[in-house]
Parts: sequence; C-alpha cells; structure tokens
Amino acid sequence: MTGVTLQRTVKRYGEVQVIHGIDLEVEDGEFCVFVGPSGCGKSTLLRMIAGLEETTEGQINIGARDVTKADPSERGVAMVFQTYALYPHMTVEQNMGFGLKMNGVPSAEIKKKVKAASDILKLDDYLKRKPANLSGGQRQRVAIGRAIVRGPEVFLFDEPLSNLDAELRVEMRVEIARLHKEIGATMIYVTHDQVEAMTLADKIVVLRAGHIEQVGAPLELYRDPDNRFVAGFIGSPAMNFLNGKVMDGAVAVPALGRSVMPEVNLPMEGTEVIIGIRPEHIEVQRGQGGLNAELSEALGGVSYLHLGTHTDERIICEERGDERAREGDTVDIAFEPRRVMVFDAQSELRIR
Ligand SMILES: Nc1ncnc2c1ncn2[C@@H]1O[C@H](COP(=O)(O)OP(=O)(O)OP(=O)(O)O)[C@@H](O)[C@H]1O
Repeated sequence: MTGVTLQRTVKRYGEVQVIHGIDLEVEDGEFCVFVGPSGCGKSTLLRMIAGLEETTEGQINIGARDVTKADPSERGVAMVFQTYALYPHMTVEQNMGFGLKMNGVPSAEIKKKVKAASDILKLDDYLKRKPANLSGGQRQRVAIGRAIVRGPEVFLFDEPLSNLDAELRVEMRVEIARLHKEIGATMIYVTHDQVEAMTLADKIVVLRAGHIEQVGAPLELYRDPDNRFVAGFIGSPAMNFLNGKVMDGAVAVPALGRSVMPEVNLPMEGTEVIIGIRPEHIEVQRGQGGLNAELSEALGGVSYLHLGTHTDERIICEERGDERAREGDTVDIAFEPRRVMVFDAQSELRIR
C-alpha cells in the first residue's frame, strides 16, 4: 500500500499561512493532479509531500509510514521538476544512473535499471549524448528516466511540461499517461493546464488559497461542481455566469431579458443567484434576438462566439457546423433547462 495521506496539513512561512489544514487521500496507483490559480499552494503542497518543505502542522503518510519529519531521501518519492536540472557534463546514461551511483549501487545493477527506464522512455538512441545535444522533450524524458531508475513508490511532478512548446507538450502528456499505465505507481502531478489535468488525472484536486475546493474525477468535477469556483475553473472555455434573481418560481436573468427555469430546487423568491451555462451547451440562433456577436474565434472544427449583452455581461458560445454567426450579427441563444446550473450569489455554492 503506497498511497499518500495528508491529515490536517498546514504550512506557514513565519506569520503567513499558505496551506490551511488539508486532508487528502491519494490511493495506491492513482494519478492525482493538483490544479488551481497561481499562488494557491499547489507546489508547496507537493514539496511538503516530497520533504523539500517542512510541514508546520499535521501529518503526511506514504503507505503506512508517517513521513512528516522524514528526510526527502527516506520517503520513497522521486520528483520531476519544470526545469530538468540535468548535469551538463554527464551523458544521458550517467545522468540517469547518478543517484544510484551515489547510493553505492553496483554498476551492473545501475546499467540494468537505466536500460529498463530507457526502454520505457525510448531513450536508447540517446544514452551516450550530453544534455546540450537533446531537445527539450528529450531532456525532460531523461529527467523522468532519472526518477524511474530510483524505483520510487510515489512520483511527484511539478509542472513538468510547462517549458515545452505546444506540440511537445501533447507528446509528453501522452507519454506520461503511458508511463503511469505501464508502471502503475502512485503519481501526484501539479499543473495549471486544464487539458493535462483532465486527460491525465484519475482524481483532480482543485485548490484555492491553500484550501481544497473539491476533489473528484475529471468528468465528475465538470458535470457536478460544488461551487462557482470549480464550475468556472474546470472546462475550457470557462462556464458563462449571469446574474439572476428568483422570481415567480423561475430565475429572471437581466442579461437575457427573460426568465429561465433551471431543474433545481430554487431558493425563496427574491434570492439573488448566478446561473451558469457552458459554451458547449448553448445553441446560437442567428437572425433573431438582442445579443451582439462581438467576436468569433474560428478554430476550425469549432468557433467560439463572444456575445455582448445590455448588462455588459459576456457570453461565450461554441458553434460547430457549416453555418456560423459572424461578428456584427444579432443573435439569440437557446439551451436546455437541465444544462443550467444555479449558484447562490453570496456563498457561490451550487444550488441543486
Ligand atoms: N518561501 C516563502 N515565503 C513566503 N511565502 C511563500 C514562500 N514560498 C511560497 N510562498 C507563498 O505560498 C503561496 C503558495 O505558493 P505556491 O508556489 O505553492 O503556489 P502555486 O499554486 O504552486 O503557484 P504557481 O502556479 O504560480 O506555481 C503563494 O502565495 C506564495 O507567495
């Protein structure tokens, strides 16, 4: 059993508290992704698990072991960073085996382990090269290889792909997914990239200001967010939010100039709420209505149409198909009532 358990973990830098009593269970073999806005504490939490940051309060277990005070080298974790931190004067092979060599592992065994890692990562052709003669993606693969040869119980990744260009990111993302399938180790991964989080994770942890907002499988968070923050954070382009008020058993939405009837238990008359509709759940009706098409971003298979309203709230709609609205058009929008989420305007909690 080599899951990771955090119990009431707190991190303070002097007077400043950045992690506020986090409880989390990462199961054995699970791929867990931490997401959240810049400064929410993703990296700090990961570094606390690695032992690179001291844990101020609470407990961290790896498997059955309490590692809260353990040295990083005793935790059975290997970390892969955004910067590859390879030794420039060593070959790929030497870089991958260096940690083992320092631990006094016999060279025949090092060779075997490096070979196994290089097989998994398809690095065989590069073993004799120095890092300077590798592409960014290859360097990151070496950094991952270095983690693999150590045979850790838990892999920790801190935004490992953010220095790579878009194409390589996709390639490496697929590679990391494959790696997880192949070696089945517990992995915890920090990113601010939506697509990485959605595609890699068994479980996503959404953090905000040192607190957990919600934990769940990617589609669970997408379909069933607990609050406005998670609803707006998961999904791209983000969910549209419009102010409304409960009136006559429906929600009056000034931006739309009409009421909508969401399939939820609405609070009492007069309550201020926010309705949320995802761009992909809106149907654009051309040639009618009072919404202004201000901008259309045509990506090919899909266009994102930005609409202005008389309340100055913006709406983004996804359009597919041959006929799409153009900038300057006046349009209306339609959506199924079951697609409308409702949030309390004050607490921002979801009303179900
Ligand atoms: N040594 C430090 N002293 C004081 N505050 C710190 C220190 N290191 C980090 N922080 C603060 O802790 C908070 C969390 O930082 P952290 O780097 O974990 O955020 P993050 O979610 O990983 O952000 P990003 O996505 O920008 O990397 C931030 O507000 C940061 O300013």
